[in-house]
Amino acid sequence: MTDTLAVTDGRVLTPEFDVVRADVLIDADAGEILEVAPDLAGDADRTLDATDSLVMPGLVNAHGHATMTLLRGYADDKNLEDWLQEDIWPAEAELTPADVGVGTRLAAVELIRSGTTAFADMYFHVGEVVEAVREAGLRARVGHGVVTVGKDEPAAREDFAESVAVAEEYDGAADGRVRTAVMPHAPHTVGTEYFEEFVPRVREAGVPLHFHLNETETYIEEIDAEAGVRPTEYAADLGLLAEDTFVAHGVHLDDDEIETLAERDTSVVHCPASNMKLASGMAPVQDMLDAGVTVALGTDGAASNNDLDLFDELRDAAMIGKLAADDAAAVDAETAVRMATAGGAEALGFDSGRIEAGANADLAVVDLESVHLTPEHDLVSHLAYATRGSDVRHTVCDGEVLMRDREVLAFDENDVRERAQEHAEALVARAEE
Ligand SMILES: CSC[C@H]1O[C@@H](n2cnc3c(O)ncnc32)[C@H](O)[C@@H]1O
Ligand SMILES: [Zn+2]
Repeated sequence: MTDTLAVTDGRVLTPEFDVVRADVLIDADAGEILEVAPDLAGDADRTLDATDSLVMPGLVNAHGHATMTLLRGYADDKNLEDWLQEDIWPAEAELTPADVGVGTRLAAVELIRSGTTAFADMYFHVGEVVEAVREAGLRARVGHGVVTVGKDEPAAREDFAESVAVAEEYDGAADGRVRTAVMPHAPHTVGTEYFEEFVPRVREAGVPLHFHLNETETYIEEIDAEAGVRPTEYAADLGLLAEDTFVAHGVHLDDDEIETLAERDTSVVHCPASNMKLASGMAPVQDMLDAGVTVALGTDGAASNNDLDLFDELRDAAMIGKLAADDAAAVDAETAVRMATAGGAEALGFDSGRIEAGANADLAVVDLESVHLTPEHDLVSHLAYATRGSDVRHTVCDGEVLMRDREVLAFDENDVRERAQEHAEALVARAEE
């Protein structure tokens, strides 16, 4: 017998961006939406009340490094290059697998609390990330981040080979909620010879690729000095750009590069808060959308954001999108919400991001009963410009309730916080020894 759940008495954001009064009937075993229609409570084994609430697709955080919650507030107010070299990489050199497990659990609680149901993760000790995702009930596309600069040849090859092996080992884990990608950190931190050796194998295996692209002018200059072209052309020549590739940042993209990304059907994950905090620049989001590029949203790591609340990102994307385009009509409310939901699902290759029969049952229920969401002229406007992660009341992923009435069910939140504090203190102490 199928176990069914009905999300009842709320208003539902449809794929067409209408808001309708309806219930959502879910096959909890298959993790799939069965029907969106009024009065479905009687058809379900269990119900989740959405009175005075908006039922929307779960948010998709399409670029990040979950463990970096442990480094939240450790080093701020620096540009990317100084921040990584002076603070972050020395600390990460001391990371243990246990740190990754603890940091990812802390991230998972934060994601669930703010209505995110799927995320991408580029980091180390991926087995620990997968275990935390499995326990949390979330959906994720994970991968081992490859950096070959500063390594001798055997170590560099081993690092890239590990990313491929990890992608093969964990794909389909956690009842299929975990998918994988090979994740070279960036064009300038991985040697050309390693891309040439491994990318054909990755392509043959049909595994997606994910990397940072054109985040700062400095990184673009490094590729230009080495290869005489801009990084997008360099990546295209190496076979890195394809439909299942998703790149992070894309801050400094010229028109030709945007055209190349559109032609190759490569998605770009916009990370507005990280780009602002590290003063990396303003991404040409409206230009990318106009060219037909799929744009998703990501927080990046919590150390450059400094939270994992994708509603913040939504608002930042709409605001800075207007500034970058010098046009208040650019990156409008609906566009921003689409980037955080359907755009992210498309970039990560998940059949989520829409509330419709047949889609994954990944959704967030937003409590509308608060001062900052009053009055109700336009709920899509509220999602883009006024909603906070803390307004999320229930979170459902793959048909399972992960948070009910603001209580995260998979973890003891105090225990997660206590362990995170201990591990973060010990990590920083080791780094500063
Ligand atoms: C090789 S695992 C991922 C690697 O990326 C680092 N990182 C975190 N934020 C950023 C960013 O904005 N740009 C580039 N790299 C970043 C992280 O610390 C890990 O070392
Ligand atoms: Zn990143």
